[in-house]
Amino acid sequence: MDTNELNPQQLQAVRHTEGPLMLVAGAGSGKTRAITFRILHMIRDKGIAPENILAITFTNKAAGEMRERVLGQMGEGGRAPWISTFHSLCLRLLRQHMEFSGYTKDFVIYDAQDQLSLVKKCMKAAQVNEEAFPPKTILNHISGFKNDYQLPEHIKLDALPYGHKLKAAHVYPHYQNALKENNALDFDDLLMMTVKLFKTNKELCDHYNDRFRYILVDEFQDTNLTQYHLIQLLSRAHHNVCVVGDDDQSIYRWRGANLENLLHFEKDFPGTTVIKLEENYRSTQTILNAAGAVVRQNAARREKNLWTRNESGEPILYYRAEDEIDEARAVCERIHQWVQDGASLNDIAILYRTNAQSRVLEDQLRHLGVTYQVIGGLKFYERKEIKDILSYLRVILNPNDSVSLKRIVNTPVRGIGKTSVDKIEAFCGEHHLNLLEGLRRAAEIVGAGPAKKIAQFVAMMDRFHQVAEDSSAVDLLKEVFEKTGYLTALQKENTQEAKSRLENLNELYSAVEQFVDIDRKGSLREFLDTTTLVADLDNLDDSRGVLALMTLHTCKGLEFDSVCIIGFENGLLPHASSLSSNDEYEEERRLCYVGFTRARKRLMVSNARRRRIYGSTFTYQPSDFINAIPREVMTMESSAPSMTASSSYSPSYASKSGGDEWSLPAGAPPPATDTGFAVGTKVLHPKFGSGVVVNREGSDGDMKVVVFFKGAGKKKLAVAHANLIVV
Ligand SMILES: Nc1ncnc2c1ncn2[C@@H]1O[C@H](COP(=O)(O)OP(=O)(O)OP(=O)(O)O)[C@@H](O)[C@H]1O
Ligand SMILES: [Mg+2]
Repeated sequence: MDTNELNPQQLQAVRHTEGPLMLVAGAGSGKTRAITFRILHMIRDKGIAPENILAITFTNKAAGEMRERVLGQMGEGGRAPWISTFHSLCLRLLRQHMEFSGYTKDFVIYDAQDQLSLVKKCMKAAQVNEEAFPPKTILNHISGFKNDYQLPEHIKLDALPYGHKLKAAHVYPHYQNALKENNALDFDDLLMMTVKLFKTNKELCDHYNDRFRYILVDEFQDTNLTQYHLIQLLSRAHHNVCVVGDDDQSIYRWRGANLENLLHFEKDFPGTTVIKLEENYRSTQTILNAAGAVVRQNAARREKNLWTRNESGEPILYYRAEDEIDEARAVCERIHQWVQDGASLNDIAILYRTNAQSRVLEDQLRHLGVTYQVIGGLKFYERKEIKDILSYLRVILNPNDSVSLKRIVNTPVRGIGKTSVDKIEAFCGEHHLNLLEGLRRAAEIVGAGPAKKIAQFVAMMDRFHQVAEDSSAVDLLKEVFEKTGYLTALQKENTQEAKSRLENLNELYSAVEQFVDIDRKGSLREFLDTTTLVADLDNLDDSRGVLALMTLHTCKGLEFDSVCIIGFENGLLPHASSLSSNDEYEEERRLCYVGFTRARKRLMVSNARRRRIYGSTFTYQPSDFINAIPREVMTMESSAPSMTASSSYSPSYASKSGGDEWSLPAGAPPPATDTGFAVGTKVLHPKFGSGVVVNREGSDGDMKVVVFFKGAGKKKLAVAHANLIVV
């Protein structure tokens, strides 16, 4: 290891291998680098066996990079330690030790779609009305329980007030039972079940304590309570835990991340050494000033002094667009210009708050012929045709998986109607059978016509099962493609969409082929595991020379020379859903901080005066976050005021700098317009509580506003009668 590559604080962290260690530091200060070197130091200089080291990263991509880096430095024959995400770690552990709790090793992992169909069924059983309590909300609460390590038996129903959470608590035990009947786990279960396993099986826990003597966790600020328990359980014998994080970058509270873990660590791990890193190696001083100015407005944070030796660099470019098309055009033109000046597309990213914002950008990029890649959105393995085929594979492997079975029993269409399936499901409920067992007894339950078709389907599934036993995953996939009639059905359709589905299935075929090729032992089950753990970022291919588009949540831990962030409007960033909660509003600031600090050299921010969302046009105020940026580090450009949404092309940078919108002092709230209740205005309603105006129509006495209330959703109100208070 070349110690010149580390500063004294990083070196201290690297050399401190025994006992608990916490590295808290701002963005780009070399935290990830420090833990990578720490692993190397332990193996090469201290002679610690790689098997005794466990490193946890936030994404599979980050894990892959860390592993490459470590192996690259170790030379021939070097063995890598376990470096993985929490989810991959838990999956691996559960596959080895799951049988004790009534599951078999072939359990499947349910994704969001599968969970939704299962929870709907359970809501019926628990008599919770879907209209009043949306299944997705119920699932969110169940996920919340799991992230807080609350098993169904831990929940005290009397302690919960009436509402969604209470209803979710009613559904939760049904849902867990149903998962078990299907021999399935959901994503959060991977963590919760592992913790449960270690809590109930001391011997096993001791075994892994002995094995993982050194534990390192990157992005610790975004761990949830269950993950925290897991770290505690695995380190109780030796206490050699090194956690690395930045409280300003905690952006997954909505998924159960618990910033408190950073605060509790010192208490729970007595004798913790705390090291701070203050030098930023990534960004220009200008970018750091802007990022700091935004996040410093948060009340709940530790003050940090982040500085850099890097030059002050280019000012931040703020583009105020007429509408979202003009905004996309300006951003894409600027990127085009950077590339012409010698920048590589690989080193540029466009970030946004919500996935839906990518569409307009994509249109522009295609128009300009720029190659780009959208990270996230609908993932490959979530596409309909892929899920259909994977569902076949899952059922072949795990006949208890009734959710997948129900999906494919009549896909492609083979004359097995919903009524028949409903009858069989009811029969299964009475006789405690899984759906496949029920289908086998179809002749007792439904008429002769459907029974015959069902018998053919069951016979086909049995044959597949045999193929799976006798041949490779590739052969099995071929059989499924052909014998189910799936390919033929798509070929007959002969539409553009069907063609693209066929291409995707080809891609799936290659994926299985590659998998079997790389990992000769690779079984079907392992392939299915990899498909469930694919995260958004895993598809980002740095080597291809493409521009990356992704949400602010996805960009964590990455860096690019140039970054453009669009949609800086109150209601979008900060997002409308955060405006009535201080905690959530602060999280939006951190999201902005994470976005800014991805940039090494150049940062462009933009917003639009008008924006079409769900078919209606909204007018927006510039984001409070833009107002927080010191004016001296920013230059503003703006579209020609006369330009309209439908106007043909006119130069985007028509009017430069100094417009009326510049009259605000830094940090001041956006101006109230003369008519009041502009979009983005925060209001209070006597019944619905706090909310934010998302649309306005009419004027004076007839004015109506659409307000998004955190608790009550969207409401259209007549201003004259609604008793709204501007806050
Ligand atoms: N001591 C150092 N000398 C030179 N460059 C460094 C040093 N430490 C880190 N860097 C570089 O600074 C950049 C940021 O480092 P790194 O990604 O480790 O920071 P981080 O604190 O993990 O950032 P984030 O908070 O975004 O996760 C990287 O390009 C890294 O190679
Ligand atoms: Mg990092």
